Amino acid sequence: MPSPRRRVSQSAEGWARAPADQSDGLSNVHDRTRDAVAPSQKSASRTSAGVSFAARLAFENVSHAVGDTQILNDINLAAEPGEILCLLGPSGSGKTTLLRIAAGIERQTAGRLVLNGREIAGETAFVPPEKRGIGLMFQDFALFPHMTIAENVRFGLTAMAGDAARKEAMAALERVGLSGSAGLYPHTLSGGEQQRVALARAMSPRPSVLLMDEPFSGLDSRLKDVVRTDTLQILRESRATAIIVTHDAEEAMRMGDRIALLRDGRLVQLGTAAELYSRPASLFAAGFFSELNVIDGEVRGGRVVTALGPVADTALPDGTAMTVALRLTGLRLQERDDGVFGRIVARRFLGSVDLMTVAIEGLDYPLRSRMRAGIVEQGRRDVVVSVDPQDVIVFEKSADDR
Ligand SMILES: Nc1ncnc2c1ncn2[C@@H]1O[C@H](COP(=O)(O)OP(=O)(O)OP(=O)(O)O)[C@@H](O)[C@H]1O
Repeated sequence: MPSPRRRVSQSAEGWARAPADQSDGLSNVHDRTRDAVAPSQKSASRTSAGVSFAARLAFENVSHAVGDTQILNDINLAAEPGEILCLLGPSGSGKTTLLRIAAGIERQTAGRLVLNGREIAGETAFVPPEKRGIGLMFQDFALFPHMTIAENVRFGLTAMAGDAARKEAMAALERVGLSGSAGLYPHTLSGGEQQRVALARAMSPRPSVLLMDEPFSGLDSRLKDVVRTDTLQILRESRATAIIVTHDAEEAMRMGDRIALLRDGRLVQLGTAAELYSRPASLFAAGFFSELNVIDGEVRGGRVVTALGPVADTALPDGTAMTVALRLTGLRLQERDDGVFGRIVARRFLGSVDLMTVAIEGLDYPLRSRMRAGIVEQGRRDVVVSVDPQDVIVFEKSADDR
């Protein structure tokens, strides 16, 4: 008999509890609110998602080490009820480990996990995965190839009697618009449809918290947009708290109510997309959300002065060394105006924008500029360079790369 693609997912499906199982007091209260979604929110091809009882999941001083390797360092973070929280960070930053700890597959070496005020992992308690009321959805969807779509979804409803589970599975498939595919096998479905089946399976037990590890990474970029939008709608309708792991800043901005940015097992910054974009805590955070030019600066008379002239105001004392990040969209190349002399050394047409590389007087390396296509006439080499203050982020040099 074929086995599921990822061993760990087998238990993951089994964790999700049926609504009827309320033995540990953490169950999802769903039926009373099930029809609370307005009809206008229902799409033509699917019914609304069943409503979960949204929970608050908090990581308190969570650290994790394997042998001598420190993987997570003192993480303090909470997903609020009904919130979609994105864990964002580069490869190896600890996102998946944090998710595994939340699910109960991994037990942290220090700190505690608190679900709705109750410790579920810590010094005094360890609630096993299947008792947490937490659902998990993996990157590769982990569908069982030898089971039909309906059987795959039903697998998550182990605590329900046969008939009830069958009905619930069909209802879950209807919510994702796939009830017509119930008897098919996963390999006959497109990537987007498989993702929806995985979502139906994870959501069918009405978890109070849904954990999703890179749920869109297997989809091509066009499909991604549609599936993300559908997923977002289903999550909103269900009102479950969701934690989504991604390494894609744009995806985090699209999906997350808030974003937790991780680096080397530490929480670098937590906030809304707008906060992280406009007020990044470090050069690392800034670089995660925008393509940047980075140049040196120095404080003179309350301004940060660079080879491109003064670029920002500051209260720091004269002589402070600064790191200046300039978004590519904020480096303006013009025929004449105030600014510094520059020469375009490379130019690439990218459809709606031109990406230009420009050598600048007084700087020993070129900078890049992204401008609406055609603004700088073809063949022009000499330009005057200026900076849009909205696209400038300054950091004190000593603290620029936390
Ligand atoms: N069991 C383990 N033993 C040793 N090192 C581990 C173990 N699990 C994870 N790590 C290491 O911990 C770090 C964080 O891993 P994790 O998978 O959580 O990162 P991630 O941010 O999810 O990365 P990715 O985006 O590549 O999946 C990595 O350097 C990884 O190699």
